[in-house]
Amino acid sequence: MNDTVLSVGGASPYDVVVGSDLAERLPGMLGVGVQRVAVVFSDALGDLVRPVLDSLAAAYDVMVLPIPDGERAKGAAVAVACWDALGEAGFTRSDAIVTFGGGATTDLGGFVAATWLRGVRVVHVPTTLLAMVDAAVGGKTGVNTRSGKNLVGSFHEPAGVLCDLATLATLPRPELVAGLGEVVKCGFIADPRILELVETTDPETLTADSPVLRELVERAIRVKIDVVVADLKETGGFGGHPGREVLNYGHTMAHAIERAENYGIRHGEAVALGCVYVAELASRAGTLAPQIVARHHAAFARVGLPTTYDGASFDELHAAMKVDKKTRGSQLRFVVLSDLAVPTVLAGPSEVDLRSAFDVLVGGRA
Ligand SMILES: NC(=O)c1ccc[n+]([C@@H]2O[C@H](COP(=O)([O-])OP(=O)(O)OC[C@H]3O[C@@H](n4cnc5c(N)ncnc54)[C@H](O)[C@@H]3O)[C@@H](O)[C@H]2O)c1
Ligand SMILES: O=C(O)C(=O)C[C@@H](O)[C@H](O)[C@H](O)COP(=O)(O)O
Ligand SMILES: [Zn+2]
Repeated sequence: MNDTVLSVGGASPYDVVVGSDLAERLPGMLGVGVQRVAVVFSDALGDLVRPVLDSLAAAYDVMVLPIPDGERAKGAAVAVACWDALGEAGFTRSDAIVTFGGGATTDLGGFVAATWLRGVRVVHVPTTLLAMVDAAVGGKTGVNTRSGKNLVGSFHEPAGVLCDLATLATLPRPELVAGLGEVVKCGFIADPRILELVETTDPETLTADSPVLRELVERAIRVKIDVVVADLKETGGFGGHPGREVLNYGHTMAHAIERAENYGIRHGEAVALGCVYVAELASRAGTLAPQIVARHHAAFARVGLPTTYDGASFDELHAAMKVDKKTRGSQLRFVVLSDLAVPTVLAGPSEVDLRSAFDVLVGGRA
């Protein structure tokens, strides 16, 4: 099947290519003048990185920057180790970084690219569903700190993104399902056709070679592109739309749960819980109709994601939510829906509503 090229406009335009066997496109995306390329990837991926290294070796001096797997990559110490390696190699502003892996790798590698010499070119080659539809696109990069998730970072747009669907063939099923969390999120905030596809497709058939999965990937990427082109740096929306904050739907609670679980829960799983939570919260605040709240529970559960949570206490999560980037002063702010694909911001919900929505998350829907 042909590759799909989705263009991201703005001051630094780039392409997101969706297809198969895309490694040969890398040199074209890196552009002219690059001599050295540092490839940031998790050791756990083993030989999967080989086609990327081979494609680069023909044209550049290639150095490898192996990093810890998963969320362990997203720490300041890993960034420091990468900066040291780049320094020792004499990496200059005409050199470039390629990231290969899931969202943790693209976030860390993107952050290193954003900060080394105040910014060098980066191309992302996401290898999880979640990184293809979300993390690799839009330029958000960052690391976690002891206080919470993604608290240090930068906006640094890639020079290109290669979503090679063939790489999903080796992705463990729970990781693919976690990626569907962000896809379903996009269905609720902007593209209800995504929900229809999810609701009418046997989730077991959503495999690397599935045309429906490909359509879901392309639709979710389009949602993200439309948002980041309008509000790259999350400075705000207009006409009542929350701007880029809309992509944070469900993330206030999701990030609190991830931190409380010491990152032992996948991001996409936490996003499913966070979206269910915020739908329940919106219903208590009077913005969302019960049938759309019910649709949240059903859609995430249908693809195999959790919709109930029995872990940290409300008080612990409430404290963690306060460091969310949408918070202003002591006021929590949530992206909520008033209808399908009609997002708005709910500022300062009552503690009664916050607790009562949490009770549903713990106890399940009656
Ligand atoms: N910057 C953004 O806009 C943005 C958006 C969404 C999520 N994120 C971040 O992304 C991270 C989550 O990303 P993720 O879900 O991709 O998890 P991940 O990066 O932790 O990867 C999950 C696991 O999949 C393995 N893996 C990756 N590709 C594989 C493949 N093709 N075959 C076999 N195994 C493979 C990895 O080694 C890892 O163990 C979180 O840190 C989240 O905060 C960032
Ligand atoms: O791209 C965005 O903007 C998002 O909010 C996408 C989220 O899915 C993603 O998890 C992001 O990393 C969260 O950003 P943060 O600003 O809350 O750290
Ligand atoms: Zn997310």
